[in-house]
Amino acid sequence: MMRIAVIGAAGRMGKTLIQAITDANGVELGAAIVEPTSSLIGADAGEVAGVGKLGVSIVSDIQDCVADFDVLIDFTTPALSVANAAYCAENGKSIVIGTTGLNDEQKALLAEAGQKTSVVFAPNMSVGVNLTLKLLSLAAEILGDDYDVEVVEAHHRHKVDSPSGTALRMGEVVAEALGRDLKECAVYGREGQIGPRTQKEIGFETIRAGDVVGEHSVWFATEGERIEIVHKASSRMTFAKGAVRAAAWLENKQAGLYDMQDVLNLK
Ligand SMILES: NC(=O)C1=CN([C@@H]2O[C@H](COP(=O)(O)OP(=O)(O)OC[C@H]3O[C@@H](n4cnc5c(N)ncnc54)[C@H](OP(=O)(O)O)[C@@H]3O)[C@@H](O)[C@H]2O)C=CC1
Ligand SMILES: O=C(O)C1=N[C@H](C(=O)O)C[C@H](O)C1
Repeated sequence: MMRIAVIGAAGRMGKTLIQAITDANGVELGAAIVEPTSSLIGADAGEVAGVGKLGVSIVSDIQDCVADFDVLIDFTTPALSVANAAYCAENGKSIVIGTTGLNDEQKALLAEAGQKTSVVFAPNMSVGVNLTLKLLSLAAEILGDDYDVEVVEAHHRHKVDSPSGTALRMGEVVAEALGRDLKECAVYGREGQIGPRTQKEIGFETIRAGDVVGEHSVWFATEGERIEIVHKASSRMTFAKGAVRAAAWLENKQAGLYDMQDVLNLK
């Protein structure tokens, strides 16, 4: 039985991950970690996640549970995920990271951890979004430069990074299929007297409102028609199931930095 630890166990994704682990075959919750000032330290992780007692007491330091897990699942903050990847690399543990908002330097540190241990890092763990990435690549290849590309995303009011990691990955996939570099052609949140659109820019628009779980829409628009490729998540369970699938997939995997396209065999 593969033992999974969840860090950020009291967070929106943390609680959903514990539910998903409880529902899945072949894996079990080995440990649950919260931040050091949390009032939940010592509480039962299953009770906090709403799935009943699991006999796993919440701790506040990964070192206190290092013997209790094989894979760490981390949906927390960029700095913490990077530190946890380094910790897992030094301690023979695999790690699945869903955290978004990492900068280039932080991503390079994950690649460094991937030289010593197996890491899955993906901005969206749902099967649907990962299929959508394939569809976007195909659409961009067929439609080419004549179609303007815009990425629109909506999330709940608590989300702290923008654009979403998924929107950025969608932009990267489209840019790559069109032979562009997203860093050079991305335009974020237009405002004011900005002039007409340039042909090769890829625009990003962000909505933050209420309890939206996660919606992404990519427009390909030209004179006379518009194609929209849309994904709407209605439950965080879709991300959590994907993360647990990634954790199980890591069993006996060589060191490396993988993503959900690897896990789902979509490459
Ligand atoms: N890849 C994917 O499929 C998905 C990715 N995400 C990403 O996952 C991340 C988390 O999202 P979400 O669950 O909504 O956010 P939350 O804020 O609900 O959860 C983050 C959790 O991390 C905890 N945390 C912060 N610092 C520490 C620490 N030092 N030790 C232990 N725990 C800590 C926070 O605790 P506290 O609140 O006490 O600070 C919080 O409970 C975001 O980057 C989001 O974009 C989200 C959904 C899907
Ligand atoms: O913060 C969230 O909630 C989500 N974040 C991810 C992202 O930034 O792409 C994935 C999902 O859309 C939910």
